Amino acid sequence: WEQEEDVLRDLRLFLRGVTESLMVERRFKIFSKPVDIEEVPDYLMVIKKPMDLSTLLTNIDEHKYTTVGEFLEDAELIWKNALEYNPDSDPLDRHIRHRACALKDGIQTFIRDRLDRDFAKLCEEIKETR
Ligand SMILES: O=C(C1CCC1)N1C[C@@H]2C[C@H]3C[C@@H](O)[C@@H](O)[C@]2(C1)O3
Repeated sequence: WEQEEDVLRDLRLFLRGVTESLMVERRFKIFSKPVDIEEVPDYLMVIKKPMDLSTLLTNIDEHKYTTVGEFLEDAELIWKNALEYNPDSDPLDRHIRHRACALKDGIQTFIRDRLDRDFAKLCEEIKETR
């Protein structure tokens, strides 16, 4: 029914809000575009499912997410991939891992502070009927 489409439109607005609030932060610039496979030829041998903030936005606009949980599964790939591909003790890897952890914290804080639990539940219920 139309009200369901209104709820899912609000979900997309919320998810765009999370994603854009992260994209504007300079420290998260390294997460804003896909890793360049020309620059990193072995990346896809290590990382099964690449993800980045611009791809999250595209997915939102393509109505890929019906719940916050589905969005988080992809969002978490961004920082988990960064931790997995950059595990070494050299300063660059440590810098990337520090920012990956800051990204994880930023996503969790935004959602904890701004997501209404009842709204989230409503999205879950719509997902079950589809
Ligand atoms: O994992 C990443 C991104 C950082 C968060 C996502 N990359 C893999 C490469 C290793 C490191 C140095 C450069 O070679 C640069 O290409 C990358 C990009 O950073």
